[in-house]
Amino acid sequence: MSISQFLSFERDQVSHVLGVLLGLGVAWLFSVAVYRVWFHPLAGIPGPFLAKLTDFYGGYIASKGINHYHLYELHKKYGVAVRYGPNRVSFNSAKAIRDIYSSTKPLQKSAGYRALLLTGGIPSLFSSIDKIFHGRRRRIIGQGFSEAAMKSYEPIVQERIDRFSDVLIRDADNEGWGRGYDMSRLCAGLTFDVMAALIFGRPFRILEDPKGLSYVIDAIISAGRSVGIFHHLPIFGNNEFFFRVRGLFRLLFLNMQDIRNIKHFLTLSNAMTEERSKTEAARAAGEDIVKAQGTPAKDIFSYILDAKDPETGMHLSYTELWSEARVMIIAGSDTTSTALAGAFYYLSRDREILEKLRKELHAAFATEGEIWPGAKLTACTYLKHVVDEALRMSSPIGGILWRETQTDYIVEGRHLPKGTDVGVPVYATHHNPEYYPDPHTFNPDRWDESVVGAEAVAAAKSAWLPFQTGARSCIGRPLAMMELMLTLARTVYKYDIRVEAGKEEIAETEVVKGVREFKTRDQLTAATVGPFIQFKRREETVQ
Ligand code: HEM
Repeated sequence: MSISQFLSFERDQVSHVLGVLLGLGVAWLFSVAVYRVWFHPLAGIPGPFLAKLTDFYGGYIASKGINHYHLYELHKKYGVAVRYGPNRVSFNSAKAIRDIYSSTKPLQKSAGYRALLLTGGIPSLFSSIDKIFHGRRRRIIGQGFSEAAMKSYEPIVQERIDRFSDVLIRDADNEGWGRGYDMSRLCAGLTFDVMAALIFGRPFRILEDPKGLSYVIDAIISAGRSVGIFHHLPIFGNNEFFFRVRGLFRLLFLNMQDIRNIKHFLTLSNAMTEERSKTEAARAAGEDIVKAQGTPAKDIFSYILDAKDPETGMHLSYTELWSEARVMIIAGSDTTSTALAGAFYYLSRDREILEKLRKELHAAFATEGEIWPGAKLTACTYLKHVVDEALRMSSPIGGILWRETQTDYIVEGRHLPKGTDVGVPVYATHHNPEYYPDPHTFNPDRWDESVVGAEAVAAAKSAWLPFQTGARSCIGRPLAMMELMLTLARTVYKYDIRVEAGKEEIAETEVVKGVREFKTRDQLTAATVGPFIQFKRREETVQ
């Protein structure tokens, strides 16, 4: 055989082997597809064809930030249960909330959470999957959210709300109307400042200097884009190769400016961490922390630093503590700011509701200075209903929070094998007419038994899920509610509100044709723009 004959024989052999491999690959993919669509234990549950084939369907929808609205449409089409991945089912019902999220049920957070690990891969209260680890962590960190702890945060929160209130009528025109603000941005300034003050011991001061450190907000929002996608791709948590390359995957969703912002945020938080650690060292050495850094002695950081697990007696190490602190800045800031911006959106569009709220507040408080957490504020039930309704309409976490079944398990009468991911899509359930008649209308009265009756309120409560429920529910709920109630009470008490001319539609979406709602981009938490609002001091409050 000549050399050229030999080479051509070799080429034929190689292309033959490649052809066989390709054929086997296609046959394997085909059989996996056939299995997933027709023979899988979840095959009987309806859903989009592509979602049955691959989780990349949900990942792709997540990359567009519309999973929450998409799941709403899918449930309208398919009913209570929708197959949203080869191994994933979404359930739109109050019963499913109890079946899936109650503390005693055999479910844990889905593998997708592992891909969210931040600091050097150390699990945090939020991202941990293991229930024993989580229980220990929660017992320690929970001490930073006790009633006594919340009391000691009040002056810190109030001080930031004072700054927020001052800013609202900055650069007022001849008639007293302040400049128009993008409330998503301004509320984020407030909530990021509050969290920094409670964790690092001093605020970022974004409210005073919006150009200064506001890149922190951009950093968190842009980092959230990939977080939202990972959450829908469990392969990044349960496959070691994908887990290791998740950082590279993240880069696909960031531009150079995003990367610079994230880097600056990490540098800043390291510097603030170091500064705070020095203050703590001074405290340990017996110096007065108030003198050392000019803030009250007890904030979230100091509570958690001192806290011990009552069962094991263990403290958090500094590394663990700072890992938790960073997660809290993220978890506690853009969620609360979305809720606030949403409440301003709905109040600015309904004068009747706004006036009813103002009337309640003026009846309860003689001056703005009297508005402080306590019995009087708690007695403002209409205010509470406004907040609950804003959290229903445009929930800061409006998508689906996946849980994995640890045994074979039944949800809503459907038998699910061990290892199935299940969840309740918050936007869809919050707009399910079974629990919320006329679901796309902002109606605080739906929470008032004297208006709609006890049964209707009980139904509404059974499907209301902004903070989740059970062992993995939001630990920061009392702090978020304090910020929301106080900020809205003080602003509505003191100011008139109007939508900035020509910018009405920027903040809006029409999930249902002809009905406008505050638009959120679902990226696990939410990214929002607007509403654009102006404020004017009311005559009766000018002293
Ligand atoms: C309106 C504001 C807020 C909303 C709507 C909200 C919502 C939620 C939700 C739905 C969860 C469950 C997440 C999951 O299952 O994956 C959660 C968990 C959590 N939230 Fe919030 N949150 C808010 C404010 C805050 C604040 C102010 C803080 C903090 C200081 C905070 C800290 C956390 C933490 C640490 C977790 C993890 C808890 C655990 O797994 O034990 N959140 N939040």
